[in-house]
Amino acid sequence: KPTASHPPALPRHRHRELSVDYYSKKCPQLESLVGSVTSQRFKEAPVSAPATIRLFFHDCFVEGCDGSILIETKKGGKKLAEREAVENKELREEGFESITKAKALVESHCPSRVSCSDILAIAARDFIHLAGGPYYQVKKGRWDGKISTATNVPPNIPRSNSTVDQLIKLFASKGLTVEDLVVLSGSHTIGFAHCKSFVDRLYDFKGTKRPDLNLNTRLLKELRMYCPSSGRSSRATLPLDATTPFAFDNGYYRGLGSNMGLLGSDQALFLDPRTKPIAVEMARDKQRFLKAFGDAMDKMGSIGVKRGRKHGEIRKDCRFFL
Ligand code: HEM
Ligand SMILES: [Ca+2]
Ligand SMILES: [Ca+2]
Repeated sequence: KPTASHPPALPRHRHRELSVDYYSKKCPQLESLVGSVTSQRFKEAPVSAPATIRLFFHDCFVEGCDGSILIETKKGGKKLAEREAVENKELREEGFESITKAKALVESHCPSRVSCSDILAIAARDFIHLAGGPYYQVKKGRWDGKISTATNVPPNIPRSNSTVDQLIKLFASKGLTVEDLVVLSGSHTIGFAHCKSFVDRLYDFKGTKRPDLNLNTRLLKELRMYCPSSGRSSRATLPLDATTPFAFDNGYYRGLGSNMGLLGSDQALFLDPRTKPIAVEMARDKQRFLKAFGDAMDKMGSIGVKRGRKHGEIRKDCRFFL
């Protein structure tokens, strides 16, 4: 029985816990409303899938999954919102548009009842599934945050030249394990990157004036054609998973096995003894990857969740605070 020295084993933040049926009374049609928008958008503009998944990642890692990434800087305002940070400059418009459309439809049925952060979590899951990835239940009950500041972004978003050590530390600071790091990086099985995100590997790796030796020589030749050494400003984008950039499969990990990782941070996962065994396992077993990915997204979607009026709000327009 509970005593002062043995308190009951209740979670300390039960009020912050998310649940699958959170909107069963407040907005029972929520998932089908969001689903109608995501399936439509996937047909019209398939890049909405990688765009929205990355948007969710960049939301959760800065101030938690609270829709802070969706806020627009006020016209003439001095304080820049997260969106304005360099780390967020390449977030595609298609992701923001998908959330704006879904929110508008949800507002017309369930006004002021559903947070933007929950809509983003559902839309990301939908797009993963539409692209061939796992379908997992999304837990809901997030409130939208009241803070969005560009200077909060750099310390919380990993860079394409981050070391495995830095990646492990950053993910650990969000409550994510080494396995979560490797599995969530599997998102790079779809989507594209600009030349500037990997051009150093093509011409001047770590100041050596030589390309990265851990880059497949055939891929290197091809990448150099699209990205000249002055490629920092090029608008060209290349697939993160050279084999199947639109299919949510384990092609990304199989690519790492033949030195085809596009970003330094991707290939590094296959070089470090702490992460390589996990990547090898994901390359070997597609079903295992898909299941692990759904579980890891659930964990990522719970980072820094807010509840209640002190720290949160339910926005009407995801781009502006109430
Ligand atoms: C592990 C550390 C990570 C690093 C260093 C990283 C870095 C990057 C970079 C540099 C790009 C290309 C940006 C550009 O040049 O346009 C990118 C794209 C992308 N990232 Fe990551 N990322 C990481 C983890 C993740 C995670 C955890 C997710 C999601 C759960 C994710 C989802 C995506 C997606 C879907 C794209 C493609 C976006 C598009 O095509 O619009 N990334 N990432
Ligand atoms: Ca956020
Ligand atoms: Ca793929």
